[in-house]
Amino acid sequence: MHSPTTDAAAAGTDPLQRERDHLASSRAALRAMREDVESLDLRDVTGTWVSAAVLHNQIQQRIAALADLAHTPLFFGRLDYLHAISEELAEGGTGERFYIGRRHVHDADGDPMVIDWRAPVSQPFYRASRKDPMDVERRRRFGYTAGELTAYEDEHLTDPAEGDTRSALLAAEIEKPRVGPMRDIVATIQPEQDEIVRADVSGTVCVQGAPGTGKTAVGLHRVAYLLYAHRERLARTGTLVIGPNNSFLQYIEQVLPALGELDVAQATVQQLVGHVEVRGEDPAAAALVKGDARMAEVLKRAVRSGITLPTEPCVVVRGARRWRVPAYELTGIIEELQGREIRYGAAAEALPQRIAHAVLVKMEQSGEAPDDRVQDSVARNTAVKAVVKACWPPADPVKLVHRLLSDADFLARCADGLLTEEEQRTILWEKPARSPRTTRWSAADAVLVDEATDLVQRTPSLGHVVLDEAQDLSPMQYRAVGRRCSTGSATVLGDLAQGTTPWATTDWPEALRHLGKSDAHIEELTQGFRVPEEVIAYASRLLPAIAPGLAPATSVREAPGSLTVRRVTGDHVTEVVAACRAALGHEGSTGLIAADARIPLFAEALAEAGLPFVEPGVETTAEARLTLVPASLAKGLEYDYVVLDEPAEVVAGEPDERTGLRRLYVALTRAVSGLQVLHSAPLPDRLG
Ligand SMILES: Nc1ncnc2c1ncn2[C@@H]1O[C@H](COP(=O)(O)OP(=O)(O)OP(=O)(O)O)[C@@H](O)[C@H]1O
Repeated sequence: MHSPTTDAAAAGTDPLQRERDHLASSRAALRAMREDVESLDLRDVTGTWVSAAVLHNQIQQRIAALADLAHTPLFFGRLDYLHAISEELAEGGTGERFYIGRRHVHDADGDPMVIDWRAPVSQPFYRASRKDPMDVERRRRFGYTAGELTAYEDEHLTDPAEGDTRSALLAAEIEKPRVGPMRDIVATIQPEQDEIVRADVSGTVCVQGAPGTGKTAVGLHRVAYLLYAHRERLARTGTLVIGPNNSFLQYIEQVLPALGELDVAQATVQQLVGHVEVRGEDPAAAALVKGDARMAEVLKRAVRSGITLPTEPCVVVRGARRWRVPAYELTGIIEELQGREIRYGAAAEALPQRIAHAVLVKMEQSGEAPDDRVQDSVARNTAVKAVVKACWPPADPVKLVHRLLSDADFLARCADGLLTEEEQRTILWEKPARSPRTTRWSAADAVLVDEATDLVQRTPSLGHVVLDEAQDLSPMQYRAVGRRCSTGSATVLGDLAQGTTPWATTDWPEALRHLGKSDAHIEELTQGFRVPEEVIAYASRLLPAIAPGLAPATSVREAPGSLTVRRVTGDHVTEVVAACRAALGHEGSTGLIAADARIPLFAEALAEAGLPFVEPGVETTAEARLTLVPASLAKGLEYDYVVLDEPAEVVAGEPDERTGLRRLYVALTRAVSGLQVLHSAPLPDRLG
């Protein structure tokens, strides 16, 4: 690594100084780009006030995207190619040397000074190797201290005399203490991660990866990449990131804006299916059946249960003439619609037109020459409307699900041959509420309502959906997400060993089938960036019990002494609080993870001890650097130092041992620098 020497720097010959000069002029160019946008005069814009408002909004977004963030360096790398690069690969730039950064910056002549990390010309920064230099002679990484460019590091990929060395800057980036919410990894995306980030937009990718292998980071960078590569298409169709709960979404919400992407929506599955207010909870057995894919067929039958075949003809009176469509012909029309895979609502709209068409055929047969307007008017005829109402009545998804779960006969009819009698009893409400409005809907019920809604009216599809912590979804939830990317693609991220729901995924191909993306590529990430070697090795002792097929992750971080497992001899709560106080002596964040039931106990003890703390999802401050984390909310989060309270209680907090051990595995894999496990009760077998 190189550092400045004062004399050379003063003389302007020092390469580092030249890089600093380039940084200074790039920042000035960015400032000029922002000022250009700020000075746009909207009064010149003709058009409606709506388009002016839209434009104003776009300009504000562009200004925000061009902000020069004090602690995010404008570029982090440089590529020197062996041969000149063409304009289309390099954002309009030409030549051999390119600075790689978070956004595109150009000078007053429009020549690029910094190239977006997502441009094709930037790709070798992530992928080039000695084996395949990709025409790159030199790859330079920059080091920053408090926003100042202070070092660089070169690799001469085509120089056979230079050996492989581990990048110190890369190591420093990975070792940086964690403060606040998740940050981007653009400067250090690894080759196997980059392959997923830049995978083609048309295909769905599923990533299985152990804790801390960068699944979430990769998913977020993939959205940023796709928005760059297919901006217009995705701006029209939309993108969405799905996470397990709000605290997780708050933790990741700043990554995309820091990459200049402000328009990506975030939601939990529950928020997506918000047709009814969720106020109730299901016993696990009921939720398991309600989340089973067979329910889709049950609901299809329920939605179509109102269809009846006519016994009377439809007689349309027009002027002096009567046109008669006999019952058998009406039956044929209805059966044909039933046989087609179109939505119930769309079929209801098509039916009057089909009957009208049958009338028109009769008119033509008798020598009349009706036109389209006649067909429309026949379709609106009261006799036709009456047939439609009787034979293909409107379906209300909320009422249908309410009836299905409260009316045993109706359920038996719809579930015949699909659910056993026992399963039917399991999901029937013991005391059904009188109306859908007063029903205490559960999360699984809301998914059923969403499925029924889609059977009636097609759910609009987004362009791309990232589904994080996917392993916890039920088949019916996968279907709900799949509807939202039916004509788009998805990035599915998860870890079979971290599944903590009774319906957790055991097999990715099956999950992808429920999502409607059977042709997805399944990739595996095995290199861990969060958890030190010692800690991941300890946690991995649980793998044979919780996910026998999975190999333990490796770790890029050695950190000897990062794990302490200690049996408490004195007062347990006092010692846990003392361990938190000691952890807070280090730089970075601290998390105290405990079984959900023990959270009130520690909230009180920490307050009494005068240790300020926050809940997960709330940003820590200089005064409150401690987060008190219920084990059920730990998934996806990380802290520099973790104090884990009483593993046996974390396991006991779950309905069965395997789920309990999986919850413990999640809790054991949140620490970046140090994990301290404190127990009074014996440890679970494999950890003792
Ligand atoms: N290439 C990388 N360079 C630097 N840091 C990285 C890299 N990849 C991942 N990380 C960091 O490692 C940590 C773990 O990443 P992330 O949360 O994406 O992992 P995950 O696989 O989603 O974990 P979990 O299964 O626990 O949810 C984060 O701090 C992330 O920024």
